[in-house]
Amino acid sequence: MSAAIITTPPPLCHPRAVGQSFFLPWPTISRFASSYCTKRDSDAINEHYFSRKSLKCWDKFYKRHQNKFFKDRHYLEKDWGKYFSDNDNGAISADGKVLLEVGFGAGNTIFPLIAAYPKLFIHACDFSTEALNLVKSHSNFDGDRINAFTCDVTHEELCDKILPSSVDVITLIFMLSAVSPNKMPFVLQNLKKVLKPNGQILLRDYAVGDFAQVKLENRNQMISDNFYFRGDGTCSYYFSEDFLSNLLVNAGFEIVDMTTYCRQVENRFRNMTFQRRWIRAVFNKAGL
Ligand SMILES: C[S@@+](CC[C@H](N)C(=O)[O-])C[C@H]1O[C@@H](n2cnc3c(N)ncnc32)[C@H](O)[C@@H]1O
Repeated sequence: MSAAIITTPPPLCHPRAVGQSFFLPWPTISRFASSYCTKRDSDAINEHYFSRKSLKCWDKFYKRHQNKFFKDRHYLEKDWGKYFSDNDNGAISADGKVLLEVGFGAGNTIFPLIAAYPKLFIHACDFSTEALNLVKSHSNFDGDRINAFTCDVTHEELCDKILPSSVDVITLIFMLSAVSPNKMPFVLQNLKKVLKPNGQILLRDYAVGDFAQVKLENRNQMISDNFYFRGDGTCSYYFSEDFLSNLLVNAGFEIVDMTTYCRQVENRFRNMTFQRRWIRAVFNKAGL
């Protein structure tokens, strides 16, 4: 039997020590973990650190920007109106659709949809308590039509808050990119459990080649392939169509539609142009 080589792990390997060393920058802690621990331990440390740090950074983000950072997403009606409408196949049903908005932020997806579709009921979750406070104090918040709650979808079961197979449509609007790619398969299984058979996931998010990715790449802010941390500590993944389709198909979804689109944005003040790239996709829960 071969003797196992045991190197004394640094105090960092203790989960509590990970929490205490929160002030260390991400690349330092990540490199430290991978040099001193087994791959599995270092992955666990990185994930643990990531999810704690991510929550703190989003809380700070909303404390700082309140509801001033994102604009209301009125384009959702134009792009996906048929998925929100209760007027299915021309027959007007008595009940509206049930939607789940994951990572609701300041409510820029929720409030335009509630206004445009009077029968829509929205479950909405975010792991940030600051975001929850913003949404609940919004002048258009209606407790009879919006069930807003905190949930970290990378490790808390949505089924504990919403009935299984009860949701018609799930929106992921610039949300999945905020999650570590290692956790994305868990998140999708979590969503799948609350989605009705043949229910849809509607996703809009950052695509590879977006100018923000190029900027983060140039500043050495990469965590792993296509995954970066920003200056404020929040993170962002940039999706290719291949990555996104494999992820969703492996999780048991069918691709209904997927487009990457690109817009040239001009900054006249700085005399510069930027390439913005987004991916927009619809997935169907396959089978029963
Ligand atoms: C870019 S914002 C998107 C906001 C919103 N969907 C919209 O349309 O404006 C991403 C949101 O995802 C939330 N988030 C990130 N990771 C999360 C997680 N693991 N569980 C739940 N929410 C998360 C953040 O708090 C943040 O509010």
